[in-house]
Amino acid sequence: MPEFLQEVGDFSASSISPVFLLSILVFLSAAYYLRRHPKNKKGLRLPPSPPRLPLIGNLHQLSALLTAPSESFPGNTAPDATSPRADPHSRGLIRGGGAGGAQDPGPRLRHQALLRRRRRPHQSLRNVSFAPYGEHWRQGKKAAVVHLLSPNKVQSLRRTREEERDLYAFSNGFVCRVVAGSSAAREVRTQRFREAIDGATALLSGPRLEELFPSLAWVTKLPGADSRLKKLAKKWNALLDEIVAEHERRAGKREEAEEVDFIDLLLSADPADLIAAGTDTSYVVLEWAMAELLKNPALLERTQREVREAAGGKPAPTEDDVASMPRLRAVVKEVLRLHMPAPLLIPREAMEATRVLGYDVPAGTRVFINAWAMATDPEWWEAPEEFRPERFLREEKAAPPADLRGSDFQFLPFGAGRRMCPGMNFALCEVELALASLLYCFDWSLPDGAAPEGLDMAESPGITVRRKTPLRLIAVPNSAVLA
Ligand code: HEM
Repeated sequence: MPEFLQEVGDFSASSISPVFLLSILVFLSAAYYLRRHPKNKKGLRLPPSPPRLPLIGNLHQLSALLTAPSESFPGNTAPDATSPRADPHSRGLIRGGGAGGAQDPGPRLRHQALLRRRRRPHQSLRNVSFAPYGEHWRQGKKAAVVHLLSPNKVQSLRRTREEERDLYAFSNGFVCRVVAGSSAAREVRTQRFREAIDGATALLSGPRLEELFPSLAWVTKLPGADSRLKKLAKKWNALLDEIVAEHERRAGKREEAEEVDFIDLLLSADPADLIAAGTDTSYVVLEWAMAELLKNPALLERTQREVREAAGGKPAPTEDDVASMPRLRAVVKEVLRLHMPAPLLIPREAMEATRVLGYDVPAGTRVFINAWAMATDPEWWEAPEEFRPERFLREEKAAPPADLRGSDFQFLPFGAGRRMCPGMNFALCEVELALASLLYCFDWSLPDGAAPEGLDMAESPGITVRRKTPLRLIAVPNSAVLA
């Protein structure tokens, strides 16, 4: 044994006492545990977060969220620890300042976070989707559900749906028409609505500075800081004022058979919310469905055959025909799973302090529910990254079809609980009919003879996840029906 070691002590194996060994083991386990489950200054055990740097914490990871939220939220091609698509099990917590934001790390966290703490954090927004829990939200949602989105009302709108067909124009035209009347769906207005919706989507995508760093809230109050919001509000107000004025002019002169729309029922309500909530989401589903089908010619052929057989001979499919198109409906479900339009749902806020999976979630924490992670969790889904509509067909025994109505937490494209999407029935009828019509009336191919496998499937993240590059397709009328 070298001399210098002997000076410190004899560490040969025979001289180490079991008590000493045990103490080291206990110390190392405690250090490991505390590193994985750290307690903050208030003694709270917060959920795990991506690695933090001294002094600046997670600020360096947040810069992308604040400057280009649409690129740093879901769908990163190079996922990092803050991306909901990084790894279904290790999605972390983003701790900025103040309460910060917690991201649901997976299906196990769901109950408490999703169902019990349900206030939305956008205190300044007064529409249904972002309104905080309370009387204003309750009235708005009740009005939408009773007058527009109940199963009976959705059924009664089938003629209107069958009259309005064509991707974005379809979802926007249809929603505008039932919410605000047929004049709102005129082509020029559709374009103006699209601009207003795009503006709102950009503004609402990603977190806001004051929510991540409450101590910096004063920055947002500086003159000019909300100029984008003001411009957008002006656009919406101009559009809605015109529509409301038309309704007021028409009031009393209505023919009995004339369509009664949502504004007729609720002149005082805010239809902008429903038009925005109902247009982008449905359009995104249709665009992804067409992209996935074009990428997989065998699936396109099978689905198209089913649609054409079910609606055989008619000028266009009806909703009764769609009921006998299980494959087409499975395609829509699979799009809702793999290309979930709102992968983080709409953020919630913990109304009171709570504990989830052994972690403390302080009151006021902004919680993102990572529904996309649950829908692609290999624990629940076989080959989750593959587009396989068959998984929703009855004959596939391996994976029993998950219900999308908010009770199966591995599949929540419309959310769950009290703040669940009230437009689900409306959207499913609309999207299935539009997709069936596209496949029935046209033959589809990629431009310039492009290879299907080369079709770009990159996403452009935001509050709704659209395609990064718009889908360009060649449509040839189906001679059998359009002759
Ligand atoms: C495929 C189409 C659609 C999808 C995927 C979708 C998805 C969602 C999701 C994920 C939420 C948040 C739920 C939560 O946080 O738990 C939501 C909320 C909402 N959606 Fe939809 N939606 C669609 C179509 C529609 C349509 C057509 C309408 C109305 C015409 C609509 C109106 C609303 C409203 C008003 C809310 C807010 C509900 C609340 O906060 O209480 N949605 N939607």
